[in-house]
Amino acid sequence: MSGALERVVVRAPGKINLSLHVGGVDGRGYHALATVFQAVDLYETVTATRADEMSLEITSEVPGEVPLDGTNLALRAAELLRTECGVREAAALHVRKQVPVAGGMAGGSADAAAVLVALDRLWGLGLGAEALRTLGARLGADVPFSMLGHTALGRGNGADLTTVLTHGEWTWLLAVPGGHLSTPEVFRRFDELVLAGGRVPPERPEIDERQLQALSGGNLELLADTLHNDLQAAAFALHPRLEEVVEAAERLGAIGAIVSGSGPTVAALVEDEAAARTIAAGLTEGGLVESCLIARGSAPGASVLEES
Ligand SMILES: C[C@@](CO)(OP(=O)(O)O)[C@H](O)COP(=O)(O)OP(=O)(O)OC[C@H]1O[C@@H](n2ccc(N)nc2=O)[C@H](O)[C@@H]1O
Ligand SMILES: Nc1ncnc2c1ncn2[C@@H]1O[C@H](COP(=O)(O)OP(=O)(O)O)[C@@H](O)[C@H]1O
Repeated sequence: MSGALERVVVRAPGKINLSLHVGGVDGRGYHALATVFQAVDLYETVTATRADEMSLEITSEVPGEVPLDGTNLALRAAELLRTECGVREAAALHVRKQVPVAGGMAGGSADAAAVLVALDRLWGLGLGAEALRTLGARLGADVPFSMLGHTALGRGNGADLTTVLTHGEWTWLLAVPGGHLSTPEVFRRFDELVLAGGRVPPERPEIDERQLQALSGGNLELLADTLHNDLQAAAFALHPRLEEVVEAAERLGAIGAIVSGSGPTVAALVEDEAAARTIAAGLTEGGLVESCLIARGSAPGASVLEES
């Protein structure tokens, strides 16, 4: 078989932050981070089909409004690739969403990651993983991680990645409390809280080495003990029910619970799926959350599922 591809299907995972340590701000307004990302098996699936002009269609399994215009990260990723590589061709993009929207789980970033990988194949650009991650970093600090997947340490603004060794699989109950949080707004509130507390954020934040030990040794209790998010207090301040959701998840049996990234999704570490279902039932009956999802980590990064 030869000739150009007509259709490429790629999926890319959402993520949670097992720890997120936030430092000072650089000249571009980005905070220095030391974060441990874990990709989970909730995927954004992009189908890119050759077409005369660019278009976007979204089918969502999760609630939440996503823009369909040129601000959508899927279309921005396509435009970036066309501009950078001088591509004249176009594609019809279809995105199937499983990652909660504006929930601190990088669903939009996963869309961008999947589009870059899909169009690189469809248009025969052959850019390779590293060049695609560099391009992805221009669309958002979380995009390179969605390409890499698994579990990784993120430094700089989150885009400088090193894969972390893990042993076994982790089960997460993801509680979606409803309401969205804007990432820049949460970082702004973090700055205000730091200022009000008279603290000076570290120039180069550090992760807790015990978390790496927990991951490489498959130690559930130690991982729960090292879950940490410097943005959590800011997210609590901006979302009325969020603190209650974290407390309730722990009370209902989670080994540990934390706001993922800038929130408001709460990631609760559980023993197994039965425990996850019990906690989900308790949170839902209590009217604390809009929905709950069960996910496993780590999951692979952006990968081609089909091409023809
Ligand atoms: C907080 C984190 C943790 O993984 O994830 P989310 O909660 O968004 O999923 C990320 O740092 C978000 O990454 P991402 O959502 O890609 O951010 P971007 O689009 O690049 O940046 C949006 C805005 O967030 C702020 N920002 C982002 C990253 C960073 N290291 N410092 C920042 O201050 C900046 O105000 C920036 O303009
Ligand atoms: N393809 C996309 N999917 C989701 N959100 C998108 C997308 N493109 C742009 N956005 C905008 O980005 C914001 C953040 O979305 P998302 O990536 O889902 O969450 P987060 O940054 O909290 O991880 C949303 O409020 C939405 O308006």
